[in-house]
Amino acid sequence: MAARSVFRSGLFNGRVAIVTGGATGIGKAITAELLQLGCRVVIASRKSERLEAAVDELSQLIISSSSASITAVCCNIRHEDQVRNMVASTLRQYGRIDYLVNNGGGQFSSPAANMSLKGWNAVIDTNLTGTFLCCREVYNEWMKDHGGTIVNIIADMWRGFPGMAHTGAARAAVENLTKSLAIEWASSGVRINSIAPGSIFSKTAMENYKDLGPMMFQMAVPCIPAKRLGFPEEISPAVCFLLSPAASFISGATLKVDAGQSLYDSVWEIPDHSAWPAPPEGENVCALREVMKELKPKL
Ligand SMILES: CCCCC/C=C/C(=O)SCCNC(=O)CCNC(=O)[C@H](O)C(C)(C)COP(=O)(O)OP(=O)(O)OC[C@H]1O[C@@H](n2cnc3c(N)ncnc32)[C@H](O)[C@@H]1OP(=O)(O)O
Ligand SMILES: NC(=O)C1=CN([C@@H]2O[C@H](COP(=O)(O)OP(=O)(O)OC[C@H]3O[C@@H](n4cnc5c(N)ncnc54)[C@H](OP(=O)(O)O)[C@@H]3O)[C@@H](O)[C@H]2O)C=CC1
Repeated sequence: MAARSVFRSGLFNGRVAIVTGGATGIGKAITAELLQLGCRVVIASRKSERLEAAVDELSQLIISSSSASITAVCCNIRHEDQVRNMVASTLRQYGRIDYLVNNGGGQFSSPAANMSLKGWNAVIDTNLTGTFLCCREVYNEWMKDHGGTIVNIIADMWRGFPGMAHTGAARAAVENLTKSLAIEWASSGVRINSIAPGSIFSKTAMENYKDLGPMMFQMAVPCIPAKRLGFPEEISPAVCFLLSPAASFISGATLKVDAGQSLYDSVWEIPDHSAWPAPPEGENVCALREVMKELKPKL
């Protein structure tokens, strides 16, 4: 992990964060930056070998004078009992939870028509229900009485998410959940916001899509105004900003970190077709037919 935080060192001294999916990709960059800022970080995800490797690697970042520390807990956010255990064990270990970053999640690529119910449910349970369970548990067990800050990682689903309709639906729902909780939990001093990344490259993100992965990331580049992919270290500063006192008046918001990708092009191609319902007959349709007759020979 090469990048250094631009924030003041010690900004998060004495604070405790849970980062789901904190061992890989975007989550690993978030964890690294929080550690550099003095935070005590609990990373949580399903695969213990990934967690152990991240703890080994990221603990090297902690300088001896720092209050930072990193520990791991196995947790599948789809399972309520495991989410309960993640929160309870963090409170046992550190006695507080200041920050929750709901980053753990993902999906597979498939046209909606080919998705099985099991596949649909796996993605909804992970990204929507998992995020809800983590928010609710952290709130009920700590933030309700002590305040805190939550950041939810969502996705660029502003124009739908063709090819990943399940995750588009789940992330749009999380964006709305963010707004509801911002209001319901304001009186506890809880701020909650979302971050919507564009196409962010990491080895683990690419490998999730197996053989399709390299092509998917390559195909995204022309659709990004920056004409390059983003990197996890370009998401983590936005997360740290939203967690920090610099964002003390921001809640219920979504920050797009996508170099303008959501305003621009889509990789999804619609094949030429004549399946669309015909327009109502009338003078404008007739006029267009005449124009097209004149244009065609020139083409
Ligand atoms: C430029 C491209 C970038 C685009 C934007 C990128 C966004 C990103 O989010 S990149 C990050 C990618 N990382 C991940 O997605 C990591 C987490 N993902 C997963 O763990 C899986 O994708 C999951 C969410 C589907 C969960 O998998 P798993 O825990 O193994 O789930 P289950 O065994 O309970 O059920 C799986 C069920 O789902 C269907 N399915 C899974 N993979 C596929 C596939 N490749 N194609 C079709 N269907 C799939 C399937 O129904 C599975 O059930 P079984 O058939 O019984 O196995
Ligand atoms: N990369 C990109 O272009 C984009 C990514 N995102 C989102 O950002 C987040 C991080 O993705 P990224 O770093 O790119 O990819 P990664 O595949 O590296 O990260 C996904 C992380 O989520 C964890 N995770 C997945 N399912 C669960 C679960 N059920 N319970 C607990 N942890 C889980 C994984 O750990 P484990 O397998 O050990 O459980 C892994 O650490 C994800 O939500 C992703 O969908 C959004 C938009 C774009």
